[in-house]
Amino acid sequence: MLATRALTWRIGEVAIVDGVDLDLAPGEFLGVIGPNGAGKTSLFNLVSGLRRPTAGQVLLNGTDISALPPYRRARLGLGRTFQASSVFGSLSVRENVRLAVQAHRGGSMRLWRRAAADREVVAAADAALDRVGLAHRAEALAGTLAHGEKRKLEIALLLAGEPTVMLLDEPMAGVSAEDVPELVGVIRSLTGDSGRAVLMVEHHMDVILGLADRIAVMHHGALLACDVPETVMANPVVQEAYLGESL
Ligand SMILES: Nc1ncnc2c1ncn2[C@@H]1O[C@H](COP(=O)(O)OP(=O)(O)OP(=O)(O)O)[C@@H](O)[C@H]1O
Repeated sequence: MLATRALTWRIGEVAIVDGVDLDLAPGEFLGVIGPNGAGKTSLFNLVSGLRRPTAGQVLLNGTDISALPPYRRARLGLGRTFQASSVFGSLSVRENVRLAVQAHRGGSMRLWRRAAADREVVAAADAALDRVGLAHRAEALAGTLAHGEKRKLEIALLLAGEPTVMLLDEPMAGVSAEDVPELVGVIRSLTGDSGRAVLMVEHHMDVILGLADRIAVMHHGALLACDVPETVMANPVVQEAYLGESL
């Protein structure tokens, strides 16, 4: 579904991402971990299109998308969580998702089509909010949401684009411990149906272990291991890489 081939991003002589080969199967949940500065975010930026690789490729369903900007990749089904800054705080939660659905579907200028289309857009927005457990907050101003709710809204905005591959960049960031299990449940449900695949960078090991089918470990820009959680955790090379860091 999603693949990287010898994916590399150099700044001068330094390889920030160094020849990474990854494969993500339909319906698969792949977690990316690694010590601070390992290149996880940079890898994400290359996959989503925020950065262009200096060598290697990103493939989506066999098509080389390495040169496409993020919005073209999103249209092909590769969606990345919106950063909090893309949420309009003074609009309601529902309006935010409605705008994302509209942006994804494109508008029809025909008046007779518009009313029906508007109803469909609102229904799609409400369905996305329902999926992430935010339906009861649809009328609230997005700016008033708690951290955990904001993360859910970001996932709903992503769902509005109907992605087949979802990239989640540290979805637990800033979420209080008591809200983590519910958010984990929402994220787990993303791969449950429709063959949608998820690639997630997350610092919390317990979260990754509870969600991922396989775990990719990055170290100094390279892929150290990529396997099922038990095998990765038992790998002495991985344990060595994390020496001095909490696994
Ligand atoms: N634009 C840039 N210019 C120079 N160096 C960069 C740039 N972006 C990233 N780096 C460097 O590349 C390395 C990898 O950074 P990256 O943010 O991808 O790692 P990470 O694994 O996501 O780290 P963390 O877990 O701390 O978020 C770091 O040493 C960082 O300083």
